[in-house]
Amino acid sequence: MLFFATPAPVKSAHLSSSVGSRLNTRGTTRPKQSALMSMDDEILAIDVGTSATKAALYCPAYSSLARVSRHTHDTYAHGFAVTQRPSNWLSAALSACSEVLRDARNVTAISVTGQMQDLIGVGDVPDLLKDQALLYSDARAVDEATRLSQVTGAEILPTDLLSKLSLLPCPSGQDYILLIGGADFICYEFTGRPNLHFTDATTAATTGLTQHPHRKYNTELFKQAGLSSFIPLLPEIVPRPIPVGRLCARIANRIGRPELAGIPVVHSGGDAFSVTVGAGCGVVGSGCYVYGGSSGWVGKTIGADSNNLAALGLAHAAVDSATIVAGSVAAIGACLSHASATFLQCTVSDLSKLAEQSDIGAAGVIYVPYITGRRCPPARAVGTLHGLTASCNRGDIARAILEGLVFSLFDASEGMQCGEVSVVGGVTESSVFVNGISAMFGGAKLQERDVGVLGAGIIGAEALGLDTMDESVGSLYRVPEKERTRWMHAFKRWKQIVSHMEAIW
Ligand SMILES: Nc1ncnc2c1ncn2[C@@H]1O[C@H](COP(=O)(O)OP(=O)(O)O)[C@@H](O)[C@H]1O
Ligand SMILES: O=P(O)(O)OC[C@H](O)CO
Repeated sequence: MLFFATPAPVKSAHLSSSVGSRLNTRGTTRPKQSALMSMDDEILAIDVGTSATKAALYCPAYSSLARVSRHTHDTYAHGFAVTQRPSNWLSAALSACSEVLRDARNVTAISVTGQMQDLIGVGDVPDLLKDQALLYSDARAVDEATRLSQVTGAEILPTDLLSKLSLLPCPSGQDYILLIGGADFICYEFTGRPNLHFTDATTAATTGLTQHPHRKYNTELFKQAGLSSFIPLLPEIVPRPIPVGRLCARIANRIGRPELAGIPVVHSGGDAFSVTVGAGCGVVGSGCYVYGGSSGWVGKTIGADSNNLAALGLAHAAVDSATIVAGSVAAIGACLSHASATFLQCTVSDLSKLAEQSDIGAAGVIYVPYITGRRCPPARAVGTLHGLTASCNRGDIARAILEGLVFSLFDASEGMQCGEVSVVGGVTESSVFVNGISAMFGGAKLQERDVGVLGAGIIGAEALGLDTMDESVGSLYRVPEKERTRWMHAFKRWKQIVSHMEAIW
C-alpha cells in the first residue's frame, strides 16, 4: 500500500486537504477524521481523453461509477502536425458534466484527469497555439529536435515538449501561460482562470522537461537549450493529487448547477496515473494491466528504486517512491482510424465486427502497427501490411489489424514480467483484442471500460481524505490452451516479419 505524502507547502491557494491519506486502488471507504467529504458523497470525475471527454459520478461508498457520459472531439492531423481544440475539450466537459449531474444529489468535489504531453496556451498566445493544442503525438518539430539534441547532448525527440517550445517565439513577458495536459486545462478553466496553474508529476514525466522524481523542471536543460524564458509560463507541478481550487460560479452556472460553485476541484494527475489506479494497479505489486485507448500501453507500478527494463518509466503522481512503468505503443486509435478510413472503408466498430469473421493468424495477413514510429522498444519504424493473397478478405485484414495491436503490446511489455493482466479502455469492445491479450499474457481480467474516470474518482476521494480499500473486480478469463498455442504461433510469425523489417527501416 502507498500513502500520500504529508502535504508539502505549495505557493498557492490550494485548499487544505487530508493528511496521510492512503492510496488504495479500489473499493469501499472508511472516512477519516480529516476528510473533506463523506463516503455517501459523490465525486464528479472528468477524463479529457483523446477520442472523447468523459464525465462520471464516482461514489466512494459503492466504489463504482454511475452513468458515464462521453462527448467526442475532433483531432486535426496534417502530416506530422496533430492538434485538438481546447475549446472543444471545455464544451465536451461541460456537456458531459451537465448530463451526468442530472440525477446527482450529493456532489461534493470534482476530480480531473486527462491526456498528457500536450502543449496548450491560454491568454495572448502566439499564433501556433490559438485555440490549438499540440498533442502528444505531434511530431512536426523534427529540425528543432535535431538542433536541441546537438546543443544539449541529450536525445531530444520531436514529440518532446522542448522541441515543441522551440516552435514558439521567445516570450518577452508573461502575456500567456502554458499547460501540458488536458487535466491542467480543465482545472484552470473550472477554477476560474486563477493566477496559478498546475500540472502533475506523471504528466510532467512524459514531457522530457523534468528528471526523477519529476516534481521540478530541469532548469539546466532549459538553459542549455536557450529556452529558460519559457519556465515562468509553465504550470507548477503539484507534489501529489490535491485540490487546486474551487469550482467557479461561471462554470457551475454553465453546467446547470449553480449551487455547486465553491466545491473543491482536484487535479488527479495525467491519465497514465488515473488509468493505472482505475485498473487496480496503482500500488507496488498490484499487477499489470493492458490499456487500449487512443494511445495504448502495458502498465504496472514498481518501486522507484527497482530496475526498470521497459522503455518508459513515468512518475507516480502520488508518491516519489513509486514509478509507473509503461510499455507503450502510443497509437492504437490512430491505427484503427487509419485502417478503417483507408483499406477497410468502414467504422472502427465495423472493423471490430469484421475481424470476428476471420480466424487466429488472419489467414496469413500480418499488420505491423508502427504507423507513427515505434516507442517500445524504441526504433525508427513504419507500418507494414504483409502476406496479402488473392484469397484474403476484409475480415482477414480487419483481424490482422487487431492482432498486430495485440502483438505490439505484448512485445512492448518485454522485461515487465507481467503474467495475467487486467484489460481496460475502449478497444476492449473488440472480442478479438480481449482474446488475444488473454492468450498472449496467460489470462485477462476484463474490467470497466472507462478506468480513467474511475481512477480520477478514486484519486479525488483519496485527495479529500477518504481511505479507499482494495477490492478485486472482473473475473479472470483464459483462452483454451489449443487456441493459445495458435496465438503464440501467429506472434512468432509476426516477430519474424518485424525482424525482417528492422533491417530496412
Ligand atoms: N467497437 C470498437 N472496437 C475496437 N476499438 C474501439 C471500438 N470503439 C472504440 N474503440 C477504440 O477505443 C479507443 C478509445 O478508447 P478510450 O478508452 O475511450 O480512449 P481515450 O481516452 O483515448 O479517448 C480508440 O482507439 C477507438 O478506436
Ligand atoms: O487519450 P489516451 O487515454 O489514449 O492517452 C493519451 C496519453 O496521455 C498520451 O500520453
